This record gives sequence, C-alpha cells and structure tokens, in this order.
Amino acid sequence: MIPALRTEGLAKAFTLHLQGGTRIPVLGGVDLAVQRGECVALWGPSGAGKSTLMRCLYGNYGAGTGRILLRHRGEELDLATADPRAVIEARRETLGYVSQFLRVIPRVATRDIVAEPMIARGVPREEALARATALLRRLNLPDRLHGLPPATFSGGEQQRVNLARGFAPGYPVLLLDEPTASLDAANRAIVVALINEAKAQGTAIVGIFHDAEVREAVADRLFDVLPQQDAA
Ligand SMILES: Nc1ncnc2c1ncn2[C@@H]1O[C@H](COP(=O)(O)OP(=O)(O)OP(=O)(O)O)[C@@H](O)[C@H]1O
Repeated sequence: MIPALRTEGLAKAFTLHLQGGTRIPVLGGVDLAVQRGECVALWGPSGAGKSTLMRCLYGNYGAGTGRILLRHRGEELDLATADPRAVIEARRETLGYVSQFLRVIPRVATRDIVAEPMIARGVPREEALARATALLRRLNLPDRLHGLPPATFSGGEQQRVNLARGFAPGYPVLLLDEPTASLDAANRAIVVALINEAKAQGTAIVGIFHDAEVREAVADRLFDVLPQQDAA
C-alpha cells in the first residue's frame, strides 16, 4: 500500500549567511514512511532535527535533496518541489499540523478559529461551529471563552484551541509537535484519546512527544532522527 506520507533520501542543511555562509547539516538520508492508521514518534536527542523534519513534512522548508511524498487525491504529491498553491491545497484537504504554539489571529473568536479549516473544506458554517464547540468542550475549554479571541488565554488554553483546530477537520495525515507540552494530566489523557480515535479512523500521524507516557500510549513505533555530526 502507498504510505500516507513518506520521505526518500531527505536531506536538509541550514546556511548561516551572517556567519560567512557556514553550512549546518541537520538532516541526511531520511527515509520515513507512515501508513494510514499508524502513529510514528520522532525520536532523538535535543538538536537532532526533529522539529526541522516536521517543518519539512509540512512543506515549510524546502528539502536540500530528496523527496517528501504526501498521498493526496489518490496520488503522491512531492511537497519538496510542489507549487505553493498545491501545498496550500494539500494542507486544506489532506495535511494538518498542530504546532506547540497557537498563531493568534487578532480579534477572531476562538470558535471561529477552530471552525475555519472545516469551513474551508466545505463543511457548512453552522455545522462547523457546532463541531468546534463540541470539541472545545471535550478539551475542557469553558464556554465563556469560546466567543473570545485567544490572545490572552493561558499557554494550556491556547494549546487546546490549537488541538481542536487541528483535530476537528479529520485530516488524513496529521503532524503533532509536542501536542501536550502545556497540558495537565487530565487534558493529556483527552489528547491521547483523540489521537487514538483519529488512528482508528485511518489518520496517519507523525509526532514529537517528549512526554514518555503519552508517547507510549499513542506511538506504534519510534523513528530515529540522528544528529548529522554523529551520523557522519
Ligand atoms: N532556521 C534555522 N537556521 C539555522 N539553524 C537551525 C534552524 N532551525 C534549526 N536549526 C538548527 O538545526 C538543529 C536541529 O534543530 P531542531 O529544532 O530541528 O532540533 P530538535 O531535534 O527538534 O530539538 P529539540 O528536541 O531540542 O526541540 C539545531 O542545531 C538547530 O540549531
């Protein structure tokens, strides 16, 4: 079966232009493959390149060499070389990303922030708002906050808004960058349940989970991200 997301020989280096063009190799020869319904946890020491790999998988960074193949509309789309419009379309339909921090949009109410990706995928507005409210409640975000912009929310509240926005549309592929970093035990357990429900529905997940309990509860396997200095 064609994986939901895979990389082939993915390499990435940063060039520090302000420091005489010093080149820092971060990723080299990364061959990752994630199937439908599978959760793969990126694993490796601090600075190994886990977040860099996640950003490549979302199409934020171009790859130095190699391919990033997303199964989208029944075909494989190479996010490393795709036209930006194709990347935006793939993100709308196929590829979700829950980053650690909410990118706050000024003056937009929380429930609209959560509903927006569903509306972009064609869900009628009323239904999208109802689903947003239900998921925010499940994540224990009090109703009185749903109509407010999240700029003044606590770190954990903002993370739950981000999680609701990422999980509500039901993307076929989901990238999770430390989704429980700011959460207490009760809310961590809810996120574990959401991840396992998404897997059961066929979602392919790649995540960075520093919390060992969460990792063990959701990951089917670990994928080693090796520091390039060590790998060389
Ligand atoms: N935009 C950038 N420009 C230059 N160097 C960068 C850039 N982004 C990351 N790096 C470097 O790439 C390396 C990998 O960073 P990355 O954040 O991907 O590691 P990580 O495995 O996610 O670490 P952690 O577990 O601490 O979050 C680090 O040495 C970092 O300094």
